[in-house]
Amino acid sequence: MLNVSNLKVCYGQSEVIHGLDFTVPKNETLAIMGRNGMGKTTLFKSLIGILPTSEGSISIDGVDVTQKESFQRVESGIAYVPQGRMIFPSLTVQENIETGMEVSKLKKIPDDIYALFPVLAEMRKRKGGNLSGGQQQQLAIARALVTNPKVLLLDEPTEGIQPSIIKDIANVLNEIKKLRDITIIVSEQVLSFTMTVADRIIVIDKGNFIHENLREEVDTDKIKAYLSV
Ligand SMILES: Nc1ncnc2c1ncn2[C@@H]1O[C@H](COP(=O)(O)OP(=O)(O)OP(=O)(O)O)[C@@H](O)[C@H]1O
Repeated sequence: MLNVSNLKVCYGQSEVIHGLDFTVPKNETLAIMGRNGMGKTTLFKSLIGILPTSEGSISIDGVDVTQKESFQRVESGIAYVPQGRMIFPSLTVQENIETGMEVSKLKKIPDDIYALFPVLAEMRKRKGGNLSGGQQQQLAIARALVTNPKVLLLDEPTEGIQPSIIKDIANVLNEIKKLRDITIIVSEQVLSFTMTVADRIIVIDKGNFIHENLREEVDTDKIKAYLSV
């Protein structure tokens, strides 16, 4: 589980995340939704330790990671699928996945990874750069999963992906949740997607949380209004 308390993040003198508090328990999928520029990527980068926090704390399963480097946070159980996927284009699919395995000390890519992503098994010898956007997204998720995360962060996983494949990504996230004891946090702008994966939806606006609801209680018109203003 992830616990974030009074998190503030700045670029120079400019504060972009203004003291966020939230807890995401095990076996919950949380969607953080907001328009472009509202702070989703900044929040995720600070959770994984790419950006420093200027105030507040982040803990994973009760372990405070606020002062830790990114690689130490990964060891503590947080994994990150960045916006734009950022797979290694000149490495093969298999090599891309193996880059995630140093942390978990796995010797071989576990069968359950290829069971989740059969297309990656078929393409294991292909270069990452030759995959479609949806396949690269699956590869980025596979690479994150082999670190055996307790908390999986995905920054706008549907961006630039065609609708039929968006459904596949949703199915995969739901399957991961079923198979593992995991906390999933996804940042998104696509409400139809979050309504199929999230247990809870929070809306972020200019670095503040302005709305929160359980999926079954969500007023979709209200969220759409927040996303389109
Ligand atoms: N490197 C940077 N230096 C200064 N300001 C930045 C930097 N990166 C982002 N910002 C600002 O921080 C705010 C939040 O941006 P952020 O990228 O986190 O938003 P986002 O919700 O992830 O949007 P998007 O969907 O476009 O990625 C914006 O006002 C943006 O201009």
